Amino acid sequence: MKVAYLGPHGTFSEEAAHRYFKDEHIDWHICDSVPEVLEAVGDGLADWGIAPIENAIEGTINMTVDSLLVNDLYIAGEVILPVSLHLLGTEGTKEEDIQEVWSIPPALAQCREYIRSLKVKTRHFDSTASAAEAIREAGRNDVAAVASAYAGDLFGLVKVRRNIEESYENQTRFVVVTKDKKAPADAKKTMLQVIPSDEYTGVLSSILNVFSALNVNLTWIESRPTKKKLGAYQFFLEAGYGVQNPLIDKAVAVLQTYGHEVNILGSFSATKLD
Ligand SMILES: O=C(O)C(=O)C[C@]1(C(=O)O)C=C[C@@H](O)C=C1
Repeated sequence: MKVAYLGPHGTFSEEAAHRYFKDEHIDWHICDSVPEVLEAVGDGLADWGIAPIENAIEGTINMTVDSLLVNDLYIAGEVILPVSLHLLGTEGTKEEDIQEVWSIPPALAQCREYIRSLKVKTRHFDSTASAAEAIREAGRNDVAAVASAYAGDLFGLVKVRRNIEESYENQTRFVVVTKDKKAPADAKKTMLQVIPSDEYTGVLSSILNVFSALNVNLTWIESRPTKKKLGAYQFFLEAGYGVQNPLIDKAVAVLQTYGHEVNILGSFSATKLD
């Protein structure tokens, strides 16, 4: 079995992948960016992929949502991972000498207040670990990376400042995706994409009312542009039942009678890591 995740070694994605698929014999497919992970599964280079979709501080990771759709993937699992971020530099780096902080944008965003307090520039990388690796290679004392303690150890960096994220209960949710549109038997949630038939006043509330009328709890709601014109949105809704529950079929049928396009993007249960 081949599993794709965001590399290099030392990313949070690697930790999530190794802990989620721990009991299986895996051929790991390490990718350079989050969209590449989803593309690898879409193109059949890997059977499964794992990608971050939401963070407790920063919210939705849009590149994952968009790549899920482009590659026509199915969400068959979910992993919730605690995330602690540190400012990492080469030996002897002092906080007051730092001019630039490097990392993947969602990680920089989780530490926005701290980075603003440093009054430094930021530079975007494709992962926390690739930023940490670049700091080691640069061998400079005026730049630092935002990454995990594990990445710091791996690349021989020291913690210039610990736990710089904006919450002590920081977590990131990853989706486990595959091409095969089959829900696991124990699925407890279903992710739906709803593309409204038209833009009219109250369209979102009419969609949400379908779920409340059926007493189906929604655990996540996200709107994304349809990318067709400014102001035209599609909605991602996570319902609190697996797709095998007849209430999901009912909700989909009612939404379709209103003329909305509804796609089931996956059905899964959560794995919470500590
Ligand atoms: O760069 C990494 O280490 C990743 O696995 C990506 C990622 C993300 O994009 O959200 C995953 C978890 C953390 O929120 C920070 C970074």
